[in-house]
Amino acid sequence: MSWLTDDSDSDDRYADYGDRIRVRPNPKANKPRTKRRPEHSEAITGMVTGVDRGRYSVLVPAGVDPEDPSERSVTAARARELRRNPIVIGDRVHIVGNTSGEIGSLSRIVRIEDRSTLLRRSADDSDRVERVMVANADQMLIVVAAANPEPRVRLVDRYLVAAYDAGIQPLICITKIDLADPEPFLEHFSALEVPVFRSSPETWPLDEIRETLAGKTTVFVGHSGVGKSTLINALVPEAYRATGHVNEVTGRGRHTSSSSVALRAETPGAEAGEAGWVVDTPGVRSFGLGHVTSDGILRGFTDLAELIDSCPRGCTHHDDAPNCELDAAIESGVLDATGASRVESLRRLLK
Ligand SMILES: Nc1nc2c(ncn2[C@@H]2O[C@H](COP(=O)(O)OP(=O)(O)OP(=O)(O)O)[C@@H](O)[C@H]2O)c(=O)[nH]1
Ligand SMILES: [Zn+2]
Repeated sequence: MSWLTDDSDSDDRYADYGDRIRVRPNPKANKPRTKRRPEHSEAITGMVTGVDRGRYSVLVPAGVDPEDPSERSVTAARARELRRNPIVIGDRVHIVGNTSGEIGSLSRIVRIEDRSTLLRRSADDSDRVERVMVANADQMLIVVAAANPEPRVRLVDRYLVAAYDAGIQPLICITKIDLADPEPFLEHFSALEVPVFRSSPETWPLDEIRETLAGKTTVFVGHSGVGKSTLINALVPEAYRATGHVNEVTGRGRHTSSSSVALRAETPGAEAGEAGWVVDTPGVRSFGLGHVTSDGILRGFTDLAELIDSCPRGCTHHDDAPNCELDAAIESGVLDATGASRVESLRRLLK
């Protein structure tokens, strides 16, 4: 049963997938492969909803497999040819082998479909090695608290840049508005026209958020303690994401693992469909942008785009850049105090 393991590339059954994925030069390559042509119809498509130590949970939606039209979650390993290709939450993959989803069964991922978007980060800004986080997300919900922990413009700037760079629509949910007035903080982002939800235990904007989630995949990001798990549990009652204080030393208090998952959120009555996917990314402590080019960073500042366009050719837009249009706009008052702080944010990220 060699196909049950990660390391099985001994048989040729799925050799046709070789043109889609990179394979090592095969010493047997000159042999005609026609004898056991794989049945492409054999592979079925699903979405990766969980990743845990080399095992992937793949959701096969109802009706995809003509042999067994039931919806099921299949555990899969990746084919050896794919071992250099990261597979992440949200990936659409082709699986073969035992796709029954029965307990103890293991299927094999033989192909990753092209991604519409790919959210990446690096360990820190000096690290150019990117780590892929989530594939095919349509939206990023940035969860930030009005207080406790104190909101930080800088972190939200980073999320915004990562979202725009990946081609993902950002949204902001500001929680704990029962503790502090969120408006001064939100002012900083007002020119971006990012949709904003305001949340407190008495005024949960769950219906509005559900309307936005419908028919889409939305990745939730936020600093620890902002109430992201509380929000996800309200949107996906069976999620059981661990909430509240977690002992930093023992990690006790968590009921769930700290790995990312995709969760189905029901969105009854929503125009865009009856469900959406919520991707939770716990334990992401840093959000390095070392892999994002300065053009990518500029894309996160659509509110300054017009000014930047009139900068001298080759302008770095740094503090000391000669004749940078951003300085002129601050001096002349074209940019108000909020605009000036946006410039400061941009320059911090461009460093
Ligand atoms: N006052 C107030 N407290 C809230 C609100 N939302 C969440 N909390 C509390 O804030 C604390 C942290 O919430 P969590 O949902 O665990 O936060 P988290 O963002 O998931 O944090 P991690 O699990 O560390 O990633 C909990 O004690 C919540 O009850 C809110 O709107 N107002
Ligand atoms: Zn400039």
